[in-house]
Amino acid sequence: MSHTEKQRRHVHVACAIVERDGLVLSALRSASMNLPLKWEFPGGKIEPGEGREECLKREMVEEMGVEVEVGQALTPATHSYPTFDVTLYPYLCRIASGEITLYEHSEVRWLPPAKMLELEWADADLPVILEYQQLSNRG
Ligand SMILES: Nc1nc2c([nH]c(=O)n2[C@@H]2O[C@H](COP(=O)(O)OP(=O)(O)OP(=O)(O)O)[C@@H](O)[C@H]2O)c(=O)[nH]1
Repeated sequence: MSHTEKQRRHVHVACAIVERDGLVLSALRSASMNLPLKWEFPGGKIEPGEGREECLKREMVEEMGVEVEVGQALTPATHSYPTFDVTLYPYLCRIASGEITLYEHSEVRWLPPAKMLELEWADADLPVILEYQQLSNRG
């Protein structure tokens, strides 16, 4: 296969907008991850045969050691990075049990929705944040 015919990678990622007392969980990718030092919603790639909500529950246990209840889905968002494409499937979530322990991220912050854009987010997340801010404004 020539360089121009090479297939671009398209990853499908379930991500969690975890809410608590009007604040939302923002996670900083560690220096060793792909897209290092960008803020994101916790979550990860959907495995073959796996449902989106199932993926989210698995990733929240693996990345942060918490069980989540998965709620409303927001609009999926597709973005092209220089080397791959991603589609994010965002869901509102609540922590059902466990204390957050960071197994992959370097930091988390609980932020009011209106302050989220003060951080530097992964580019694919911007439409998700804007939709979430509108939703949280409506109360
Ligand atoms: N979890 C998560 N991933 C996101 C978000 N925004 C975004 O662009 N991504 C991208 O979606 C992909 C998620 O993959 P991942 O976290 O399972 O795995 P990774 O690429 O860090 O590592 P890996 O390929 O070694 O498993 C990453 O390339 C990440 O940069 C987001 O808000 N949450």
